[in-house]
Amino acid sequence: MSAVLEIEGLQKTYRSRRRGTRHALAGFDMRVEAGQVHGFLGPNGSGKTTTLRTLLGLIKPDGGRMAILGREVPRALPEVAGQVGAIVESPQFFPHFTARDTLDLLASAGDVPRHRVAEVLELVGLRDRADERVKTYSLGMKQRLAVASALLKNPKLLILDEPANGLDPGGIREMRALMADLAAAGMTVVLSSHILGEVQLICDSVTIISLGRRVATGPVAEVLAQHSSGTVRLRLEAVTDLPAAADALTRAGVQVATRHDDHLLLRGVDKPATVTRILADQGLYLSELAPVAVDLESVFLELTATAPVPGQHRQVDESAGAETAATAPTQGGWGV
Ligand SMILES: Nc1ncnc2c1ncn2[C@@H]1O[C@H](COP(=O)(O)OP(=O)(O)OP(=O)(O)O)[C@@H](O)[C@H]1O
Repeated sequence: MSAVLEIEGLQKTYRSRRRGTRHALAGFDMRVEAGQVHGFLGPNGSGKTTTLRTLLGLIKPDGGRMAILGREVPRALPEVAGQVGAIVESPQFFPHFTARDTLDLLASAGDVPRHRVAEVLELVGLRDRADERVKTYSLGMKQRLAVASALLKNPKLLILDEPANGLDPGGIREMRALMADLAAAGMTVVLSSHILGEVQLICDSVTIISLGRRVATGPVAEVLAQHSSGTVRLRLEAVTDLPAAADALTRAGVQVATRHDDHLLLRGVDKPATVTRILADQGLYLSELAPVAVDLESVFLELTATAPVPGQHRQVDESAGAETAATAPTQGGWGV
């Protein structure tokens, strides 16, 4: 597969007299293959917006390299800009314009053929409301219009910062369907989001950033598998044997996390054969020993050390990289 987006060792430090020095990106890496819907995840203040703005030439990096569609940027930005659609900050639209007027204006400013306006209105599901004024639109409709404006150029790479922000569940589902359609049509989509359940459903692959560094990347299923917490579900042929199984496992040092009517949840099991042997020694027979799927949210919380801690409020920038998780502060709560 070829990379549509490559970032290596990206560095960005903000310096201001008032706020001092901030290392927003500390050698950040990211790679997105063609045709993927790629989730870009990180806690508040971890460097997502800085990365996207740097990529689009809006911020000058202090080091590292970036390439879009195989061309080094920012040097080749003028050549690749026509193939990149991006919504990095909430776009402002004229409230008295209709969606069609808005897109017509953008199309003529960007040398885009007029017929493309009807196509993108159809694509984002705004066709039937295209002639109403933007000021009458819901947040979800404004988001669609923003996506439509980014699609006008029929880009090869679409970058969306928080596209599902503020959408209701129906709106999120429609956004998900739209992303899938775009990917099926061959477009590569990078989307940053805080809605991890959605990312897990929408995205093929992810990059997780914490404190300006990549802490995980890969296909969603692989990232989930790599960070499986070693939690397994155990069922026995006879449910009446569960208490005896729980006792035997506990005596043998296996952590029985929770006991349920028809199964046990065990934690920290790295060798399932150990469990099988302990139970067989007691004459107890398994009917199921299956890893319990971890979700992206728990992987994110583990890697960025941002899991809530009762009574504490996590402050912005206090996420921890995987390699520093043991020493970095692990304040809880969802700050900002
Ligand atoms: N113009 C700026 N001047 C100084 N510091 C900045 C500036 N922009 C961002 N930062 C700092 O750089 C770090 C990364 O910020 P950035 O906005 O890239 O994070 P983010 O992951 O997009 O966060 P959020 O999810 O809250 O939008 C933060 O510490 C932030 O305070």
